[in-house]
Amino acid sequence: MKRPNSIVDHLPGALYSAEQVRELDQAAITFEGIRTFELMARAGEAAFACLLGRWGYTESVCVMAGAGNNGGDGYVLAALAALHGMSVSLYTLGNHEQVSAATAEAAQLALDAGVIPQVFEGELDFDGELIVDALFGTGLNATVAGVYADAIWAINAHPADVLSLDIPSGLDANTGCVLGVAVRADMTVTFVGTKRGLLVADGPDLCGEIAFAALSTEAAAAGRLIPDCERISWHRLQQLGQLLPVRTGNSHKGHFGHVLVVGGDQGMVGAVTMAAEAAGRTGAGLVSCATRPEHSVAVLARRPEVMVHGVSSGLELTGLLDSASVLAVGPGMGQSSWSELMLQQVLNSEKPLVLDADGLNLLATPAWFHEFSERNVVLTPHPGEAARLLGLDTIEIQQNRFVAARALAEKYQAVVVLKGRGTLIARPDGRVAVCTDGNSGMATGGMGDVLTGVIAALMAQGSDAWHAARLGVCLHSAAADLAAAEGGSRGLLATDVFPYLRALNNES
Ligand SMILES: NC(=O)C1=CN([C@@H]2O[C@H](COP(=O)(O)OP(=O)(O)OC[C@H]3O[C@@H](n4cnc5c(N)ncnc54)[C@H](OP(=O)(O)O)[C@@H]3O)[C@@H](O)[C@H]2O)[C@H](O)CC1
Ligand SMILES: [K+]
Repeated sequence: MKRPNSIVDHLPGALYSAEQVRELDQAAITFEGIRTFELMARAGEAAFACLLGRWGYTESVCVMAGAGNNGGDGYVLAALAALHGMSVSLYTLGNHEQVSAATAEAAQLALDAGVIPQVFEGELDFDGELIVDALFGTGLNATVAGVYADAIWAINAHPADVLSLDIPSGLDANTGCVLGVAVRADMTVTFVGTKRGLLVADGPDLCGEIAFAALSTEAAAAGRLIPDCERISWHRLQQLGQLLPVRTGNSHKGHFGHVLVVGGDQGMVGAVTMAAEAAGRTGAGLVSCATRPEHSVAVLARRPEVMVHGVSSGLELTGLLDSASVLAVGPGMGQSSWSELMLQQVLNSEKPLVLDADGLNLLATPAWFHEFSERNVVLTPHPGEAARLLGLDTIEIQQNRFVAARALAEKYQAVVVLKGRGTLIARPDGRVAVCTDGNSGMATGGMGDVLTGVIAALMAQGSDAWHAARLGVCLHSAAADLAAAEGGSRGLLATDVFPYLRALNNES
């Protein structure tokens, strides 16, 4: 099935922080016994190869070089472009009298190749077809302002294509947040290790196509030594598909588990209906739903396959919990006394659990705090719910999603899915996975209810919380990508993903 092509297929699976990449850089220099300039030269060469690969021979190129080693990469590329007969303009920003030895050597290379640097003073006087962004890389350490901001605005306003070296300047390498203003690139070539910020928050929109250059096998070897608790990797469905539960001919519905969806307080029956249908479309053998008694007809009207139980007391729910293999709790659950009766029984149970929406909002209140250490549990907060669970505000969550996801997994001793651009899946031991599938059309009511049902169905078919969460997020997002590719992301509705969910569940 044709899937939107991805910017990440060829990237290595590991994602690094800026600090970790600096350690890998140092490992390369130490274990290969080379100078920093050698690594910089390799970076410039790799970047120039990407330029030729994407744009071919380019008549005129403009390099914008900052005063750090990212600028040094830019000088090397400028020299190579000039040596290939291209017309090269080079603007410098910052004090280039006090650059590192490596950058000074790279600057000399550019001079020797006939490139005459000019100080950028606010005007980008260039009418060529390609700008190379070598302003900031992993050394960005403050909000971009002044002449640097002018330069980035000028780059973004210019009609030329943009190649960013290592990371689009202005983008935080660790969080994917924009520090003031950032370059919007058509291509980013990242060195030594893929930075986390490229694949989350604003990163995916600003990077354009992402190319990767390892520069050193010693650096790659050092990356493999990073301990699990600091390990972050990215995934998309194409890699995780083999985790889909296998079906043999000699199967019956009992083999595929029984999901019980609990929720649907007054006026919110749609949420439980979508979660229940999602569980069925993801292959659960049986799907039941415990909701307000007055909602039973509405659920059955949409999905007669679902066994619906109108429950008014915790006692009525207890019997249903015993017969289920996985609980999917929270869709449309509300925070009424009825909701609390339901949640109390759910927390008293030991059954595997996916907890979402108002189930999380109740859990976030001090009286309801609960640790899940001995239980197969997935919490699926969006940033607002995550903020409540951590006692922070949403902006703080979004400013460092990796920190927030890890903190939640640690606090609740559960697998946590932090939804948003570059959904994160964290586990209590510190490991984090980034899902690179997904699109902006998913920011629509009901998508979370569907995800809850998807993850619960995978757990009902035998996946543990970590596998079900990673696979479920990628499955859900890949289905939304297919739905968006067909009809557009604007106006995408949660139930539009169902036919794609079923199809992806049956891809080998
Ligand atoms: N480390 C290596 O061996 C290699 C690195 N490579 C490339 O180098 C960059 C990292 O280089 P670095 O010098 O650490 O920093 P940057 O070039 O990213 O930053 C530029 C300088 O700008 C200053 N800075 C930071 N933030 C701001 C801001 N908001 N406004 C103005 N100026 C800012 C900062 O100076 P400070 O004195 O403020 O620290 C930086 O020095 C890496 O990304 C790679 O591209 C090679 O590729 C391989 C070898
Ligand atoms: K850059």
